[in-house]
Amino acid sequence: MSEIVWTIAGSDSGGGAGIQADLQAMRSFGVHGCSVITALTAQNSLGVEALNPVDLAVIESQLQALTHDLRPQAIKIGMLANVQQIQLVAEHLQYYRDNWETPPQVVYDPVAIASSGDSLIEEDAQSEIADAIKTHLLPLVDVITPNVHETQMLTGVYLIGPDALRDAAQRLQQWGAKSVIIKGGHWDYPQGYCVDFCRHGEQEYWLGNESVATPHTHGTGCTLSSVLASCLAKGYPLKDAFILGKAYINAGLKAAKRYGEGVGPVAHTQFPVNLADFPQVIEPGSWLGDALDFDCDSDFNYAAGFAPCPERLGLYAVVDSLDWLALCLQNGIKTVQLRIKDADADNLEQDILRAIELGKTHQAQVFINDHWQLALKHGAYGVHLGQEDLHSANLKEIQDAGMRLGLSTHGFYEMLLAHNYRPSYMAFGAIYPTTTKDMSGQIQGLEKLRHFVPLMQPHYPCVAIGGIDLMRMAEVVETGVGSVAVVRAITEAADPQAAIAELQQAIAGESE
Ligand SMILES: Cc1ncc(COP(=O)(O)OP(=O)(O)O)c(N)n1
Ligand SMILES: Cc1nc(C(=O)O)sc1CCOP(=O)(O)O
Ligand SMILES: [Mg+2]
Repeated sequence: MSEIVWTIAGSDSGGGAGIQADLQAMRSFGVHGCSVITALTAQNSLGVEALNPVDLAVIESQLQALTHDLRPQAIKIGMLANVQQIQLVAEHLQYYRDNWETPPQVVYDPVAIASSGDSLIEEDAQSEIADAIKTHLLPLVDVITPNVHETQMLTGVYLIGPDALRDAAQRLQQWGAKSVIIKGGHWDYPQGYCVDFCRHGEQEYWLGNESVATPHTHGTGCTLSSVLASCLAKGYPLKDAFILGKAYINAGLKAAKRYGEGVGPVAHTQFPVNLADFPQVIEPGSWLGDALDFDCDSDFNYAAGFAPCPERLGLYAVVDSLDWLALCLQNGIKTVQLRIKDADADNLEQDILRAIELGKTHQAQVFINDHWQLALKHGAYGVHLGQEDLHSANLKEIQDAGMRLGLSTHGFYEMLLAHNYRPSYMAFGAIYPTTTKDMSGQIQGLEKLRHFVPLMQPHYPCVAIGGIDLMRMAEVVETGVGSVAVVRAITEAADPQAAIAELQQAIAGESE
C-alpha cells in the first residue's frame, strides 16, 4: 500500500457516508486514506439533524499537516458546507498545481443532498454555493461526480434523457471540469436499470445494470468518488476506475444491511471479484443502447457468441511471416498467429492461404490478425481483432462461418466491452513494456492480470501478452492464465528452436 489519497469531506455520525465511508472504500482498494474534516454532521439513518461546519482555521491546519508530510496522488472532495470552505480548498488546490512536481488528481463529489433527502449545504446560500463551485473549484477538478439532483442544481439542465445528460456534462466541462460522471442512481431510466454516464474529454462512456433492490443506499456517492480517487491514485485510466467504482457499489448494495430505522449504509466489501457485480458497457446496437436511443452505424453487424477453442491455448506465438509460422508449427507450438501489419504486402493473400493450410496440416490453431475478409475467404481457424476493429469487421459473417474470434483488451473497461461479444478467447495486454508495439499508457502489470484471470477464465480461454519472456514466464503462469502470447521471446532469441522448447517447458512446468 504505497499510494496516499486524501478525503476532504464531512463526518457522518451515522457511519454510513462522508469520511467514514471514504476511508473504508480507500482501504478496500489498497491505498492509504488521510482525512480533512470540513463539517461534523449529526446524522442517523433517518436524516440530518445538524450540520456544524468546521472553522476555516481548523480545515487549514489539517491541510497544512498533510501537506508537510503525507502528500497524495489523489484527493477526493466531498461536502464543502459554505462558500468560504470552497474558496479555501480551491486556493490549496491551486497551490498544489503550481508548486508540486506531480499535483494530485482531484475528484469532486458535489454533495448537496443526503440519501434521506436532507440538504447538506447551508440552504439559504444554495445559489452562491453553486456559483462558487463553478468559479473557484471546477477549473481545478479532474472528475466531478454529481447525482441527478446535483447536476440539475449546478447546470439548470433537467435530465429527461441521454442528450440532456450529454448537455449537462458539457456545461460542467465548460466551467473547467476535465471529466464528468453523472450518477444514475436516482434516474431510473430505462425503468429498473441504473445507467451512469461519463464524459472524459470528448469521449463518452455509458455503463448500466439492473438496479439492485435495496433501500440501504446511504453513502453510495461518497463511496463511488473515493473508489475513483483510489484507482486514479494507482494509475488506472478513468474508464477502468468508473467500471470498478460501479462494481464495488453493486457488490456493496447487494451486501447492505439495515442499521437503524431508516436508510442503511452501502456495505464495504473488497476489490470487485464477482462478474455479476460488474456493469454492462452500453454500446449502440445493444438492448440498452436501443432503449437509450443511441445512433448505430448502419453497417455495424453486431454478433455475440463465437465458436469455442481449447480452454488452455498454451504457448501462443505471434509472428509476421510464413517462415516464422512454419518454424513454430514444426517445433510443436499449437497456437500461432500470423500478424502481417502491411496491408499491401506482396503475397498477402497467398501467405494467409498457406498459413491456414499449414495450420490444418499440423492440427494447430492458426489465427489471422486483422485481415478478417481473407481469413473468411480461405476458411481460417480463427481471427484476432482489436477493439477498434469491432465496428468495421463483419462479425455476423465470422460467427456464421464458425470461425473463432480472439479479442484484445487493455484494462477493465475493454474487458467488459469484449465480454459483450462473447468471443472465443480474450487477450490481456500489455502485461509488461514491449518494444514490438507502442503500448504506452496501456501497461497492465501482474496485479491487474491477477484480477482479470479469475473474472474471465471461467468464461473464456485467457491469453496474456506483452513483454513476456522466459524469465517472466513463471510469474505470469502463476496467475493461472492458460495461455501466454509472445513475439520477441521467439523471434529475437539467439536460438529460436531452443527458446520454443524452454518456453513450452516453462508453461507446462508452472501450470502442472
Ligand atoms: C494474442 C494477441 N493479443 C493481442 C494482440 C493485439 O491485437 P490488436 O489489438 O489487434 O493489435 P495488433 O496486433 O493488430 O497491432 C494480438 N495481436 N494477439
Ligand atoms: C502485438 C501486441 N499486442 C499487445 C497488446 O497488449 O495488445 S502487446 C503486443 C506485442 C507483444 O510483443 P512482445 O512479446 O515482443 O512483447
Ligand atoms: Mg489487429
